[in-house]
Amino acid sequence: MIPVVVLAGFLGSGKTTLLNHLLRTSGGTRIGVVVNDFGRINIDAFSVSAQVDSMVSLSNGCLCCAVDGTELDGMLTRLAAADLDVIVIEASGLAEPAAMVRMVLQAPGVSYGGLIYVADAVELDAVPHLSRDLAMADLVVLNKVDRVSSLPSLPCSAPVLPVSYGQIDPALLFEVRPPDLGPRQLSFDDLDDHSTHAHASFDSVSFESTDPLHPKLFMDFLGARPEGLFRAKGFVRFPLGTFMLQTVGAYVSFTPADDAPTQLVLIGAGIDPEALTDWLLACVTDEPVTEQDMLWVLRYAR
Ligand SMILES: Nc1nc2c(ncn2[C@@H]2O[C@H](COP(=O)(O)OP(=O)(O)OP(=O)(O)O)[C@@H](O)[C@H]2O)c(=O)[nH]1
Repeated sequence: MIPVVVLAGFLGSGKTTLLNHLLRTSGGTRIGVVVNDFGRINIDAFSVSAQVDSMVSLSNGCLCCAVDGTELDGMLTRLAAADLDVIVIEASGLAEPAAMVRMVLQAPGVSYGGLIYVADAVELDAVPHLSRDLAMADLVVLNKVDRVSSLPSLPCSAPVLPVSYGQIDPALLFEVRPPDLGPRQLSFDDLDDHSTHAHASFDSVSFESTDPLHPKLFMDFLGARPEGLFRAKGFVRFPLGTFMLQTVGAYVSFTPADDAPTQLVLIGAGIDPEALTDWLLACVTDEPVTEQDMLWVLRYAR
């Protein structure tokens, strides 16, 4: 299943800037991009290797297509069949973000990768339905912080990542493959530790346990949306079965898996690693668990 990330935000907030940044910094990750028109994507920077009607194949392995709202469904199906790692839809001018999320949730062959809302730190007051838009977001990118002297506070429960020029770390949104270096030699730049670069930082916590977790306690943990948590992924062993877990914001998906210890990675901005670990440790149980208890998990099984 290819994750689909929806990028929304008010006019001029910096969505295209963020998209270009993702295309530039995602190593060997093959990204499918859906936009209104190509003119907005800095295609020249990626040397175009092929073009088929409204689709452009970029030499870094990415595909870029331009659609209007009515074509979106078909293009998503087409991209899902291509050999991609992630699809990013820039919402401006296309369907309403909420309608787009519904479309993604229903489309075959793709999984929901989150609604990322880009907010302009300078122009917050100009956004007509800011709190409504923020309430839908799984992650808020507070952009253009280079232009403000203090960070505005946003009325939302989603994690907020203050950045300039959309420079978020792509690993926050999707799995990043190492660059495909081909036959050439490594350069010093390749050896550079990119974690120290200008990307806005995010935190991740790993958790492992061979003892099973209590389904109800674990679902309480996910349901509480611990502060700053954006994604969780990995395997969770319950007394009555092991599942692969993917969460983005409030979206939760469990897929039955072979028996394995619990191995989770939690990703977010401004999370409290110690508190999250303690919370997960408190979910480890030796109490008997009934099939009834497992229903808390099975309702999210796919
Ligand atoms: N100073 C500053 N300018 C920025 C930043 N991010 C983007 N910009 C500029 O803001 C303008 C709008 O950025 P875009 O990325 O085109 O915004 P957008 O949301 O895609 O715009 P629309 O699709 O028209 O809604 C451009 O001139 C960018 O160079 C930032 O962090 N700081």
